[in-house]
Amino acid sequence: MIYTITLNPSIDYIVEVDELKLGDLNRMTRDLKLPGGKGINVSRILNRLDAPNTALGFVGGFSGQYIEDKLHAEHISTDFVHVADDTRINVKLKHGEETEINGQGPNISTEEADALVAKLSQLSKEDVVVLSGSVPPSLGAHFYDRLIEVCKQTGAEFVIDTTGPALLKALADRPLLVKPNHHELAELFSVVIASREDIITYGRKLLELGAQHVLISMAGDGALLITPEEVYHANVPKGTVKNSVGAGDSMIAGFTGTLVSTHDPIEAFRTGVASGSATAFSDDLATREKIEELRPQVTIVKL
Ligand SMILES: Nc1ncnc2c1ncn2[C@@H]1O[C@H](COP(=O)(O)OP(=O)(O)OP(=O)(O)O)[C@@H](O)[C@H]1O
Ligand SMILES: O=P(O)(O)OC[C@@]1(O)O[C@H](CO)[C@@H](O)[C@@H]1O
Repeated sequence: MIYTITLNPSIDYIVEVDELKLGDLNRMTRDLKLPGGKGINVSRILNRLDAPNTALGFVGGFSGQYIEDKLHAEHISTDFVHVADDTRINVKLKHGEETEINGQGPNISTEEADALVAKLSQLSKEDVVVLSGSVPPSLGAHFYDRLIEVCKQTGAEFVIDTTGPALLKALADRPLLVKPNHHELAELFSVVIASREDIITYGRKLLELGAQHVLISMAGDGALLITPEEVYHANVPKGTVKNSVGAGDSMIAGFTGTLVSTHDPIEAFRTGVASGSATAFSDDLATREKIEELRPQVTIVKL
């Protein structure tokens, strides 16, 4: 079974304005509320791909209840820790470009944090845990370390989607998958990445440091899969970008769900890219139909 962990879920409030006038009254032309947070997005796509999964993490208040209700309406299994503070609301402002304003997240008490750790310690080596997204400040910078330690004790595999020192530190514990985009990869090693060769060089370093599979996403410019044996490039299907929020999460879901069911990294890569693009071409996250439609358009080449 796959378990996603979202330490900092959100209602994503997607707001469209024709023109953004700072310091003035702007009126929305369209708005949309979605259950969000990276692990929750992974759960929603896994569910659409019929990959059994449970969403874990912290939810609180009216906003947390909204998220739980929306997930249950999609028949997604959840086992959240309920916290006293309200779950955050993240604003995604569309005005030609996409501007995001994400909240810090609620206060999480020591008892609430321990309750999540207790749930995680019930898993086994048959399970895969997807750790995604920001950590509410009250949990401290090292909370992922604690969760990874529990995964190690239970034997569960883990996927981690975070950035910076937390990602570098996690590599030694052999994550099943890491998926930085090419900008995050450059920041991780404090380098300027100027070519595909540079991306491969630094992507290979993630393998050397311990990752089992490395995906490097490059938005509309395709993606790379780096395994100990080979490097593969995938094109992205053509389409009109509607909302790229959650494209990376969809890619992780498509890859992880397919890898767990087929053990075939190439097919996992194909589904990952199709899922990411299908979300980029949709208002909400991708539907199963859209992912299936795009899958045949993904061409994978061994470099
Ligand atoms: N403009 C686009 N056209 C087609 N596919 C896209 C586009 N943007 C994203 N995708 C798809 O989504 C995948 C992940 O996108 P991206 O590289 O932007 O990841 P990310 O930075 O983690 O995304 P985000 O943080 O926006 O969720 C890409 O590999 C691709 O399959
Ligand atoms: O603030 P974080 O946890 O880094 O990112 C949260 C978030 O921007 O990521 C998802 C898209 O990937 C959204 O659903 C959500 O609002």
